[in-house]
Amino acid sequence: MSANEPVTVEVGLGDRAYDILIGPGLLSRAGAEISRRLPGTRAAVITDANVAAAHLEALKDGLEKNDIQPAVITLPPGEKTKSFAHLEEVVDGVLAARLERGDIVIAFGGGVIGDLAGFAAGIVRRGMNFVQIPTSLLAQVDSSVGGKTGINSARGKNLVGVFHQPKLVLADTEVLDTLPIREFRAGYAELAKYGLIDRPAFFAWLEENWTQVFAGGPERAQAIAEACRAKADVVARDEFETGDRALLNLGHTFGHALEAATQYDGTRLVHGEGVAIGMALAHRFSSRLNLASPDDAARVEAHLRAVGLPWRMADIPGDLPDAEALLSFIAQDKKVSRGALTFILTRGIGQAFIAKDVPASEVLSFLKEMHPGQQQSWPSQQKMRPGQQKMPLR
Ligand SMILES: NC(=O)c1ccc[n+]([C@@H]2O[C@H](COP(=O)([O-])OP(=O)(O)OC[C@H]3O[C@@H](n4cnc5c(N)ncnc54)[C@H](O)[C@@H]3O)[C@@H](O)[C@H]2O)c1
Ligand SMILES: O=C(O)C(=O)C[C@@H](O)[C@H](O)[C@H](O)COP(=O)(O)O
Ligand SMILES: [Zn+2]
Repeated sequence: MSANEPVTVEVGLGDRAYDILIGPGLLSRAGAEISRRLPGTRAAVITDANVAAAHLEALKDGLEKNDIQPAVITLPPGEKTKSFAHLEEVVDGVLAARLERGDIVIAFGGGVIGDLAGFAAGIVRRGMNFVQIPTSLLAQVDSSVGGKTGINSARGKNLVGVFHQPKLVLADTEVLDTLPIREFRAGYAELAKYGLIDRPAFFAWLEENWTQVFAGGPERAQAIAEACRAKADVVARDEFETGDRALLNLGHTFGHALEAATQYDGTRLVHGEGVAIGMALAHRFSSRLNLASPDDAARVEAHLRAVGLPWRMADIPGDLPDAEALLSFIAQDKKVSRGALTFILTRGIGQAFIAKDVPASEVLSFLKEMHPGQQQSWPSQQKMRPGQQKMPLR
């Protein structure tokens, strides 16, 4: 296989199985790859202004080679675009182009565009064909795979949406060359997440090789493929998050609350940064509960700090709402069941697990201790013996 041949990872969902192609030059092959799987279809490309400026012409050329002349809908960049107003704009644009149910909505951008366009594809004409062409690191390692789509509410992240799988994912690694470094780092947090969930050797490899991943050598494509394989495995066995898939939420219970608490203001916090802080908090919380060693929490914090990611609430510019307000965002999390909080906690690096019925009082004490404006000591820590579990976890 030549260095330019894409790596293929399959998401094994039976008659809805699809390929993720990862490698350079895929924009120019987009028309061929799409036509092979969905012949004779028309398309709408949903993108944002940054991605359009850097890469839309290349994608259009790649599509036109196979006679696909797409309608193009270009939206403002940023998390606030995952809104009802922009959903309506996309739905209206797709209908105005008179696309049929069998035609294709193509998401061409980062996770914001993927989630929004995927949601539109899931509801227009009760479900159109959908193709993901992810352009951020975060979208290539995570959001373009697995079919979670949706928009945000002022009450919380991703609270409105549907599961709608793509027919194909084309991750052109060359487009990452124009991604701003802050966004690359944010995507790196989701990449490291796959090591922290259940691939300790991958996390150790990232600790050794992260500079090459940032520099864009073969390690970058290797890391993207590893994350896609990890995500594809989980999605194939638990598409609708009735069990294991919740592990992919490591760092998100805290992270999503911080994103909502900062009103999705990307100048303060973007999703991957929220996940970085959330993963550090999840490890620290696990150590506070005597589930994991404090050395593991310190190791995670050190790696996030080394790559230049924020890792504690104090790294978010500006004031945060207090711990009680953060807890009320956490109470809106989709993993809440019969009012009880669910967290992804850990027994160590690569040993994440789903903890149900986590007492809100423990979370609140922890948040108060970690909150930059509210610090107080952990109330019951002194009473615990090493190895003693603080609460029964299902
Ligand atoms: N559905 C899922 O499974 C899933 C998984 C993870 C994250 N998400 C969602 O993804 C979103 C975050 O995605 P994101 O980090 O990609 O954010 P994003 O879509 O906002 O993209 C980040 C920024 O980079 C710019 N950009 C993207 N590609 C570029 C390129 N190649 N060159 C130059 N600029 C480029 C965008 O315009 C934007 O300004 C969040 O809304 C999060 O909730 C969803
Ligand atoms: O695909 C999943 O499942 C994930 O949890 C991946 C996450 O990185 C992603 O941010 C997802 O959108 C969060 O899911 P949510 O159900 O908590 O909104
Ligand atoms: Zn995420």
